[in-house]
Amino acid sequence: MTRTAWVDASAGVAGDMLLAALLDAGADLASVRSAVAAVLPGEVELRTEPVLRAGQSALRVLVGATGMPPERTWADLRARLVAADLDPRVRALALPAFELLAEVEATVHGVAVEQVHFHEVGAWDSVADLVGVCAAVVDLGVDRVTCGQIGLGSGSVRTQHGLMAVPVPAVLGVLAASGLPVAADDGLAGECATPTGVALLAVLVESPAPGPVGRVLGVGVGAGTRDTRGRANVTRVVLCSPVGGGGREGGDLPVESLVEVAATVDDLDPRVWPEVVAALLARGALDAWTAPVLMKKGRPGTVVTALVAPGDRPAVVDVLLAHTSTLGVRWHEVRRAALHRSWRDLDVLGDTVRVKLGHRGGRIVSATPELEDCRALASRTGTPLRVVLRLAEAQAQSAGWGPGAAI
Ligand SMILES: O=C([S-])c1cc(C(=O)S)c[n+]([C@@H]2O[C@H](COP(=O)(O)O)[C@@H](O)[C@H]2O)c1
Ligand code: NI
Repeated sequence: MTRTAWVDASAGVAGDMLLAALLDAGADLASVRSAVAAVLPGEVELRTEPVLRAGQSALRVLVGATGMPPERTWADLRARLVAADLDPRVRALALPAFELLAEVEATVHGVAVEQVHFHEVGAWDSVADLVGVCAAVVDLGVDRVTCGQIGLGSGSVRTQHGLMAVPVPAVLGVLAASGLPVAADDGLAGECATPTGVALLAVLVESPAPGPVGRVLGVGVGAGTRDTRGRANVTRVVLCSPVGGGGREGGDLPVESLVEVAATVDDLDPRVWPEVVAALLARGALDAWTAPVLMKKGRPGTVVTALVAPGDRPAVVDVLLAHTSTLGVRWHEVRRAALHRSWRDLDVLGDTVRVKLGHRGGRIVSATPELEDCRALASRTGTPLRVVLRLAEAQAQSAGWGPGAAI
């Protein structure tokens, strides 16, 4: 399925901000870690933490170096990237991004590109961010990236070459080489776009776009290091699928892209399954269920499946790995057409019971009293649940919410 990502870099972009935004949008942290480890084996640790930026929730990526990185030339780093056990699609994005940075640094500092030193192409954490972003884009299955105007910032920043005016020379070099759109007067203070951030956009972005186009599948918000007041220091990524066939895919019904995450298990104490399903729902699954299967050698087993929005997949994978005995989890994308839904309140036996209406084309298709409300009412009044349910259904009909009624 075609999937696009629109990058909102209006408040700036750095390698770690873009990586955090992609992870927040649902990229798999384990896949990102393994790509980074393929290039920097045992040398960096990558973790994430939820933070607030000007009151907005965002994800932050923290890269820790496990030792003192040796200084390397671009030629050394390129050899590393070529030899690394990387997905070829990740390598195909990472190499040109580093190459662009190396060429720009060579021009700025007046040295041969092969001799550009590693600290000039970016420190260890920038390498991790850059490889991580490429791995995250591949993991998300994004096949087209667009971006809006980039906020560059203003003032100056201290680098190992002394104080540099913002935008720093390497950022300007990347912008000149790529034609990326920048904001005319972004009103931002400090360095908001870094060389690594813009080099990544230069390689990833196919065309500029003022906003996301299509159906929004997920949003990721990546935090910058500073928490500036009044404007969130974040890069955002909006994942979209195209509105195919003029929106007729689901007829008049909205169609969503969701993910089914599943595992097949034959050695879990069966008394645990209700907790597993509850944990999946608690971590964002829209629905979760188990089904009995007969596995190899005639062993009885269970398939547990969770239906999730793409951004909630990593959390649900974690639940399956932690709460069941499975060694692996699989997933695939599914399309869901759903009735429009709305809620009404109904007075039943002196209590409020919520009724979920399913409707289509302005007509009610179904009216379902909320089971939890009926259960609470049944226990409070001592009435059998089946009686409360029948009563609520009948009252919903009398309230004019029967099938075919206008909503
Ligand atoms: O170290 C060098 S040579 C250096 C050069 C430049 C130029 O613009 S040239 C800029 N910087 C600054 O380093 C940090 C890190 O940038 P990343 O892209 O690696 O995140 C940033 O403040 C740059 O402006 C360093
Ligand atoms: Ni430099």
